Amino acid sequence: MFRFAPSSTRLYRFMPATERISHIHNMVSPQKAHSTIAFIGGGNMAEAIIGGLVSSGHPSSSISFSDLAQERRDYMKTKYPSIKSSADNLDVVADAEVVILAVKPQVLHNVINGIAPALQARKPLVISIVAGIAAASINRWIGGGESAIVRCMPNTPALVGEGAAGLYATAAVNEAQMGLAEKIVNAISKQTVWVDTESQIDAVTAISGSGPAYFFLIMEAMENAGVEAGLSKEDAKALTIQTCLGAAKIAQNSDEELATLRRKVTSPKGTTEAAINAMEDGKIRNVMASAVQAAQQRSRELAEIFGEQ
Ligand SMILES: NC(=O)C1=CN([C@@H]2O[C@H](COP(=O)(O)OP(=O)(O)OC[C@H]3O[C@@H](n4cnc5c(N)ncnc54)[C@H](OP(=O)(O)O)[C@@H]3O)[C@@H](O)[C@H]2O)C=CC1
Ligand SMILES: O=C(O)[C@@H]1CCC=N1
Repeated sequence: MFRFAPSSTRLYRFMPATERISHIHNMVSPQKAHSTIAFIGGGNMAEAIIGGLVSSGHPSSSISFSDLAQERRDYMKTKYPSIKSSADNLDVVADAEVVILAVKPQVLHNVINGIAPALQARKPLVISIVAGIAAASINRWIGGGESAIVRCMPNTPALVGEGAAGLYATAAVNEAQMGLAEKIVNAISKQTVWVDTESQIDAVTAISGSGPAYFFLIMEAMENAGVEAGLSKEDAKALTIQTCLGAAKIAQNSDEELATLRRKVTSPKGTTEAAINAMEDGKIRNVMASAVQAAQQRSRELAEIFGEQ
């Protein structure tokens, strides 16, 4: 049932970014500048996406979210007073053109059961940011034919406008909906990639979805090593963070391979070479490969455990 996106949407995928922006502008809601967007689950990621949308000029009066926790609704209301919020998922789906599923994988089936009749009746674009769960499961739980579903894997740097995200569209998603999904995700993401096969979303999850945690772990280890080498914790942390940021900026602004950039820091028989040799001896590449494979595998397991009910 789920194929690659139709050829027109595939063409769209391969357009250069500048062309796509004007294409999106021309095809998204020609009479209406902003779509009504409902979030199911008002947690960390929903907050990041809402923040990005509001900063990019999307009126908060066109955004709504549901969350069972009163505390969470109160917090979001304080931050975005014009946003509609409810404890009832059906309330926010009622007038939505886009429904963003932003709950944990474990509760997604129940959540969709509760809103399925409304989704069938209104046929909004459904964007799921939930890790693992396949579009086919979401479609089956909604029922009533083929729903337009985009799977999106964002990451927490979205909170500071530095997100990276992967997107996959099912065959029922039309070109305008693809443009709309991309426009929403671009509000929080500086790198948005469309993937052709849904299984690639597991790989995106393992690289950029979970990736921020890998860098936090590396930074944590570097900070601790800096303290052992004689620096204060404060200095070690500050130097580590700025080094990470600086390296990322060089990589972003350069056309060179990452290996070339590494070599440029590594003077023959110098300090970096000694450090890199120690890392290679510690099989750092194998460690990273195992980490990414484990995340990818867990994403597939989440689909099996929580997607087959
Ligand atoms: N965190 C990350 O780095 C990323 C997460 N994701 C995915 O995004 C999704 C959300 O993650 P995240 O924002 O971190 O999680 P959170 O737990 O912060 O947010 C989920 C929210 O949904 C609420 N909720 C639970 N049950 C319901 C329900 N039945 N109806 C409405 N709301 C409900 C939760 O309330 P309560 O806490 O009270 O249960 C919580 O506030 C997950 O599926 C995750 O896989 C994707 C990319 C990155
Ligand atoms: O750890 C998780 O399952 C989610 C998905 C990617 C980042 N956090």
